Amino acid sequence: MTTLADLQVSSLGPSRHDSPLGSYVAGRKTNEYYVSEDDRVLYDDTISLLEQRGEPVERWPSFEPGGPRARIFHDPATTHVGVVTCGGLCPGLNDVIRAVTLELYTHYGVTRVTGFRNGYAGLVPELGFEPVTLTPGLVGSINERGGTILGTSRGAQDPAVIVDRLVELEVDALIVIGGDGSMHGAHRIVEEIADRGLEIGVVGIPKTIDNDIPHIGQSFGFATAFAEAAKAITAAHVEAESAENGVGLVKVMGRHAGFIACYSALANHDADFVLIPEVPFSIDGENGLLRSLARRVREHGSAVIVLAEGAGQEHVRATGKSDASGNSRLGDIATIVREAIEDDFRERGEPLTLKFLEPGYGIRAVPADASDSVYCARLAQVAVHAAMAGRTDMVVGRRRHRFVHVPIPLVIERRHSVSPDGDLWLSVLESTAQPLDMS
Ligand SMILES: Nc1ncnc2c1ncn2[C@@H]1O[C@H](COP(=O)(O)OP(=O)(O)OP(=O)(O)O)[C@@H](O)[C@H]1O
Ligand SMILES: O=P(O)(O)OC[C@H]1O[C@](O)(CO)[C@@H](O)[C@@H]1O
Repeated sequence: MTTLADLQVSSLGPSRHDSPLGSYVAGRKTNEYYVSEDDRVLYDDTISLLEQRGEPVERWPSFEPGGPRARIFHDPATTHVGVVTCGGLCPGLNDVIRAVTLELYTHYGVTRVTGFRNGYAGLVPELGFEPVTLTPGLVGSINERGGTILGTSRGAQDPAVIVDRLVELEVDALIVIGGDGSMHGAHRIVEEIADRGLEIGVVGIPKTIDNDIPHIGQSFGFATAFAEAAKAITAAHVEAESAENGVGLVKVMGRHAGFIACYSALANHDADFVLIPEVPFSIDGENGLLRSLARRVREHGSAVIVLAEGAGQEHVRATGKSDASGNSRLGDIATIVREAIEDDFRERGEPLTLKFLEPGYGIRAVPADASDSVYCARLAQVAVHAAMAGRTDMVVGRRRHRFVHVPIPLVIERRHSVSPDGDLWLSVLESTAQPLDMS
């Protein structure tokens, strides 16, 4: 059973230094920052539902608010902060690296900021990736390009070796920018640090274009990514409606969660069918994809299908393969769907013009749009405040316009996914707000 203790954000210890920001935030409540250490943001969705049900709200989890603290754990004069980006690319990675560096330099006066190259591999000396010294000059305009100046990687690394490296370089806080796998890795590092009784903090900034990390609101770069995917859907629509019996088939990323497919389809309303991992579908049968598509094409002359890469795995032979991080390599549902459509039209003697579009890596290699850039910068600032305050084993997120600290164990206990029934509140309640052991 989840206990209240499990839901608390961990700290390295009591604050022992005055924050350089203290004078302007101390005791003051601003729009974003609630500086009182024990002021907690109630988990709004859950609370609303509980209030409707007349249940007592005190029994339920709350998240600590993000923002600057009047007193901090690390001494800015000597603090050394490490930054690492892991997993797949996502728009905004460079914005985050830039904002972390600038926040440390300009607001805290921290001048020891090190970027580890190529993901967790950069923390393993024998692999030979020299760290990069991050300075305001170096990061000045990196936000104009997609990708990550630090590089990234998949693949397991030994947390003991990583902690040895942090100790060797006298790193006080490690900021991990990565997805659910990276946060599993971050938690392992925290455990290793705790076993050794060290005062090194680990703070995560969740990154996933799939938007599949729970409790954080929306992941940075997701909006940029689905806007790119929406362009492919528009193109598919234009192609399809310009041909006789035109069908546009657009495959987008989304291993376990169909958010990119859903949001890009909703962005321009050009899609007739959206197939996502969360909803199994039939290919044959009266209400299966083929009959439904035939009806749609007959009535409207064309149709567009948006397909998340993880959809319809029940129709695909499992590959039995996985990537370096252990993520399973999915079967090729797009080819199955495409061939089934072509066979069906041929068997019925109907003409078909099928165009297959796969925006693929194009949606995640682009720079963040303006809105995501701002979001990245603010998440990065909140992460720096948390790191300087000695927080550890937590990620930053935004709930209902407030930045919060979410314990890593909570974000790795399950994946965020599309709720086909639209019953977000109930899924939130069932998945996280279990009865608490208050003893
Ligand atoms: N269960 C785990 N325990 C420890 N480390 C892990 C675990 N899962 C993944 N990692 C490590 O985290 C790093 C990134 O993981 P992964 O490749 O799964 O990407 P991710 O962070 O999930 O991002 P994306 O959303 O792009 O897939 C890799 O170095 C991987 O070895
Ligand atoms: O080819 P790569 O870099 O392993 O990444 C592909 C995967 O990464 C993601 O973009 C994020 O997890 C998935 O949508 C996709 O399946």
